[in-house]
Amino acid sequence: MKNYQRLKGLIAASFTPMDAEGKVNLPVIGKYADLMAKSGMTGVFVCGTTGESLSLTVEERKNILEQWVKSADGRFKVIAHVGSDSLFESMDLAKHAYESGADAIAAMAPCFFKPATVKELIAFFAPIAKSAEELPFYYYNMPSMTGVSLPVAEFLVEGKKSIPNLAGTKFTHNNLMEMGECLALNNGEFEVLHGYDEILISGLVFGAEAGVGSTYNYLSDVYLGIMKAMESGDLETARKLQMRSIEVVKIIIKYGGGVRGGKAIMNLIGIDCGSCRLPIAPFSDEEYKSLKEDLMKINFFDKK
Ligand SMILES: CC(=O)N[C@H](C=O)[C@@H](O)[C@H](O)[C@H](O)CO
Ligand SMILES: CC(=O)C(=O)O
Repeated sequence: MKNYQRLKGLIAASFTPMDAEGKVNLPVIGKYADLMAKSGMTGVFVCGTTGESLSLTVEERKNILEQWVKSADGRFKVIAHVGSDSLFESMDLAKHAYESGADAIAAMAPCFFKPATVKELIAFFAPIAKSAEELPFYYYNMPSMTGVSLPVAEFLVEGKKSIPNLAGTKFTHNNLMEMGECLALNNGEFEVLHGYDEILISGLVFGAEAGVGSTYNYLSDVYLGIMKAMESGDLETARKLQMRSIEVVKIIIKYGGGVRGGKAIMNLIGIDCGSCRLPIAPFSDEEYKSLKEDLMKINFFDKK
């Protein structure tokens, strides 16, 4: 692996724009990327949970990644999520990510036939990471979606022995004890990318230096404020801003969570992302109206 820079700051988990027929709408990514650059994102995490990765075809995932690399145009990093239940598909995506100029790759655990041990998880990831051996590889830990709940610190230590480009983990879990343990390994050898936006301050307290989140897409000022306040030790401000993020997260939960509710918010702020792919149900007009009202009640649209 080449020398690489550790990830820092806020990385938006990108939504996948879709058109009225449910097809991927690549041209929207240009405008979307401009917004990400303007919002101070240091990167985007493409085709993860928020990007509906496992609902897409391999070809769609490749096209989306290529478009992001092109539209980012060096303004921020592009991290490719290459996880899949099919090992070969995942290896193909990893190789493609490297060839397309992505800055890093990440993969979630396979979730139909699940690895039962850390050893099995490592055996599955090793050929994937090797398919992009010049890029840092992150294990995307998210037990709530994958149903795979293996000890991450043990994975990092053991995994490093056969995955030389293992850089760390994207940690989407609220087991902060475990997160702290991962951060402390070998004096901070591994990067831990904080996952749950609504508890970002806690990850930062433990020493995380970067976060990957779906709500950063449309609430960047709040999270930039949290990062800044935490850097200067201003806990009161950080806490206040975190409560602001929680207000918004409560609303997206009401509308089906970060992917469904978040995509609808993108449409409301002028990035035309369309509907999610089935089985995630499309938004009705009434729902848009009610979402907008809920957001207006908390002054979401007022310029900060
Ligand atoms: C499952 C999921 O989408 N997790 C995201 C990233 O880790 C988060 O950004 C959440 O969407 C966010 O924290 C709201 O719960
Ligand atoms: C949020 C996140 O990390 C994802 O959508 O994959």
